[in-house]
Amino acid sequence: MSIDPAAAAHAADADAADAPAAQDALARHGLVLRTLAPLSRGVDGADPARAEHPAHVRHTAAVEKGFYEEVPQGAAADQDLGVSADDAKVLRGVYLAADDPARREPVGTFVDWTSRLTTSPGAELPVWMISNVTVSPGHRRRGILRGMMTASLEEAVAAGMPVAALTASEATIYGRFGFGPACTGRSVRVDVRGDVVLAADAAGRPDEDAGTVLREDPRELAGVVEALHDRVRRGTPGSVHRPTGHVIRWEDRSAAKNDGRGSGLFAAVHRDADGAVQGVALYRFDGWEKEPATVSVEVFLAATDAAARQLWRYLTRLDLIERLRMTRCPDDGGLEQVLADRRRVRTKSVWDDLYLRVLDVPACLGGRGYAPEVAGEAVLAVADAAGHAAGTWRLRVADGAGRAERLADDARADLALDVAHLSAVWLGGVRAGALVRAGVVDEREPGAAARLDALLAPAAAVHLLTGF
Ligand SMILES: CC(=O)SCCNC(=O)CCNC(=O)[C@H](O)C(C)(C)COP(=O)(O)OP(=O)(O)OC[C@H]1O[C@@H](n2cnc3c(N)ncnc32)[C@H](O)[C@@H]1OP(=O)(O)O
Repeated sequence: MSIDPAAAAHAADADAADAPAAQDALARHGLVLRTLAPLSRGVDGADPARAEHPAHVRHTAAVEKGFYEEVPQGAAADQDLGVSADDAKVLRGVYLAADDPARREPVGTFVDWTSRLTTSPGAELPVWMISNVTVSPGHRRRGILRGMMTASLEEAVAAGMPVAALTASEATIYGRFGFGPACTGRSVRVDVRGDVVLAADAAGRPDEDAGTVLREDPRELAGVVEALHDRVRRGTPGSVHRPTGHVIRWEDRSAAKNDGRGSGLFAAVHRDADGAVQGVALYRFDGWEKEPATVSVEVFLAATDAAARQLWRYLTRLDLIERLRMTRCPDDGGLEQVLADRRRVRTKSVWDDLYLRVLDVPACLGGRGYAPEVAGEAVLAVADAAGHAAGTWRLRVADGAGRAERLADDARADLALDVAHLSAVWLGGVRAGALVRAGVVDEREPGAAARLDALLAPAAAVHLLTGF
């Protein structure tokens, strides 16, 4: 038997994960959970070589097939490995026990890595990010997702991570693992036929020192969008530090499109009177075949209200364009207020966007800001099937800060709720009162949900700027 040097090199990378309970459950189906070591770039910064990491390449292929996507080839595959290295992604895979990860694709995939989550303007916590969850059609409903999730969350807790995050393909999958939807996203269409007037202009309050908006080439804006995103996301609860894949898209460098030579993305860059970049919209034309003539706004970032208004003036006045499409528009009604005619904005869809999973209750409740004028306390009895957040906790809020302490399990609680619901209300984007009315949270003291909502009210709309 000949030895494939690439497979041999990889064998050291792929180890059975140290998660005995999950392994036992999978072993009953002849399966094993393995973790592939994170990749690193070469000394010269080069993408990791595909030939040296066949198990990672096969794992990535399984993910793409799991979402019915094309498997990246050549330079695009190299770029994917580079992204994985930059984010220090941990690839978990469930394999048939006899299979060599370097030669066979896993039947289950799961990727996690650490990032930073804005919890309130100016405050952030480390976050355990989860993505690329797939199970091959022939192996569904045998506990593969459960095994991977259990192992991943146990590792997150062991690493001291306070919270985990994901975005979900279906709303019914992750509640059982303690995840709750913490904010919604929405896509909108804006009718820009004729003269579009901004509300501020109609009110005779045009922006003074409005700066300039110039059309620029995203490929010549290295680092600019990334830096702006970082400023904006630090003020946006529910947003995470940019995943590297987004930086590549922002700079139109994706090797999967047009061999990395650019894909027709435009940048509108707002600079203030001092020349500092305060806003960027990235957009592309949907083509002359499409009616009405449409521009898709793929990214909209504004660090100031004036920059946002200037970008909307620019976008709504693009010649020959009749409609703007925008996904991941904040679901706070803000855009409707910007335009004099709010009916130009039509919400196309609204979805449960960021799912959070509290792992450490004191770290989460103490790791966000609170309005300085609110003070009070709430005792929460939290149920958690996995045990991580279970217990009765007293949150005390005063002087803009919160502190949570564990009480005896049988201490009298104001509200009893599952960790998925605590995770949903934590940042203030979902109201506990709505969950009580829905019959899923138990209000044990009259008015307790309204009091908790007042304590948790967010200082800015909870919104996920970048999917992951
Ligand atoms: C973060 C992300 O990446 S989101 C993307 C998720 N992936 C996809 O949507 C790709 C297509 N779907 C799949 O690959 C699979 O069906 C998965 C990953 C959703 C589920 O994988 P499976 O291995 O079949 O799940 P598993 O057998 O571990 O089920 C665990 C539990 O979740 C439940 N469950 C699994 N899938 C679903 C679903 N789509 N809807 C509702 N419940 C579900 C199971 O019934 C089971 O419940 P129980 O333990 O309480 O009895």
